[in-house]
Amino acid sequence: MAGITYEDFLDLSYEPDASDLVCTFRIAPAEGMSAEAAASRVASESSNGTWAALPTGADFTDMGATAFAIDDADAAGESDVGVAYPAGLFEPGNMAQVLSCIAGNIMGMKAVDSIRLEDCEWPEELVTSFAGPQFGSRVRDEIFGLEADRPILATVPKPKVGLSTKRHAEVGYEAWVGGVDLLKDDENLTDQSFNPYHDRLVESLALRDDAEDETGETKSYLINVTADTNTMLERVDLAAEEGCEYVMVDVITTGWAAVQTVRDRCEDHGIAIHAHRAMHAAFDRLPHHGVSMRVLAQVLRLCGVDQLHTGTAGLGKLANEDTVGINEWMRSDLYGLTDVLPVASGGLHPGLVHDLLDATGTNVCVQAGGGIHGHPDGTRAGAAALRAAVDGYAAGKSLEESAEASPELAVAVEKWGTE
Ligand SMILES: O=C(O)[C@@](O)(COP(=O)(O)O)[C@H](O)[C@H](O)COP(=O)(O)O
Ligand SMILES: [Mg+2]
Repeated sequence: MAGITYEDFLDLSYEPDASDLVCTFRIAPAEGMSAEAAASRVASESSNGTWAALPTGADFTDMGATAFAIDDADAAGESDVGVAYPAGLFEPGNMAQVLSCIAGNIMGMKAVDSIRLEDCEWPEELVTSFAGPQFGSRVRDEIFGLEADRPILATVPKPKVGLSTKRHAEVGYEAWVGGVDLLKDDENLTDQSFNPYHDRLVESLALRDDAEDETGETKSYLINVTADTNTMLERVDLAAEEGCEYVMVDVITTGWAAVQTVRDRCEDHGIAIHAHRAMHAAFDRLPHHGVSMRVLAQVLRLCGVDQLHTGTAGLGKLANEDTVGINEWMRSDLYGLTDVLPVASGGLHPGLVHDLLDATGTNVCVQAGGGIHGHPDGTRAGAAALRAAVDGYAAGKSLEESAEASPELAVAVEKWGTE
């Protein structure tokens, strides 16, 4: 009895077709397992194969993947493996199904000691089956009407949770008037009794309107709608009713399917999606196993988020990989799909602005929580300091020159330095 076996999924002479989804995995074969044997098992188990020889018969569409490239093993015994997946394996527009293939059971196979999905090359047919972002970096123009080539600025009230609705809105007002564009909820603030969602939405937007009148600038709010999908849809509708231009979603903890559903509802209202990636490090922190942040960013662009946290190029408090490379991919031309605005956040303060923007460019969103609310003179001064730093950078001034013109910035640099 012939049938398909693991060996059928390895062909080092195979040239991927333009319609294939091509994935790069970093694998460490299990002891006694060759790289070829491990690679064939990765291709098999992530497409249509299993451990036993399988009879197929006449009425069968072969959707098997092919391991077509295996790099020489490095000192740790790890190799990069290229696997090509036929387009027909995937349900168009269904990200959960795609990931159940390329990041599913293979992550737990005994045939490998470790496996990490490092990168994907997405074919046009699959890319265009997804909605993609509505706005991406066009938010700078379409929502804020920015003239200067500066980043948009966001702040999260700190402490992360526990502030009353009144305090939360007041902190927002101080930050907006100080020069920030966006108030942002923290990833774990949703609809708790001390600061309920609807009250927070209404009261924050009321003070947003005052801040717009006072500054003559457009201000907005990244309100966190994270919950079960039906509840998220209700919260998106409420945000639209109240005139909010954005919602924020914890995209990893809610899941790809939920993000796609929220994306559709946001399009109905013309609302932008800010993607917080809390829990991403459970996938991407270990360099030998899991799913890279690069692939997570690719998936989220296809699912349609407009802004996504991608790290601080190593400057902030959180470990993050390849911020610059991921940002470049999020801006890359991908069959006409809209780009995604990178968000730099985590341990940032005004003194870091120059090094950050030198690394990321100005077509980003910069978020500072502690770096604004920890300012010795309070939130409004902290916001003014960050704004002075980015305005100065956009005008080609040095940080020192900007600090000479802004007492708030001088105080921030005095307190936190420039590293
Ligand atoms: O809770 C926090 O830590 C933050 O609000 C930052 O606060 P600070 O500005 O006070 O540091 C963000 O959630 C992280 O930046 C997320 O990480 P990432 O951007 O890497 O996804
Ligand atoms: Mg946070």
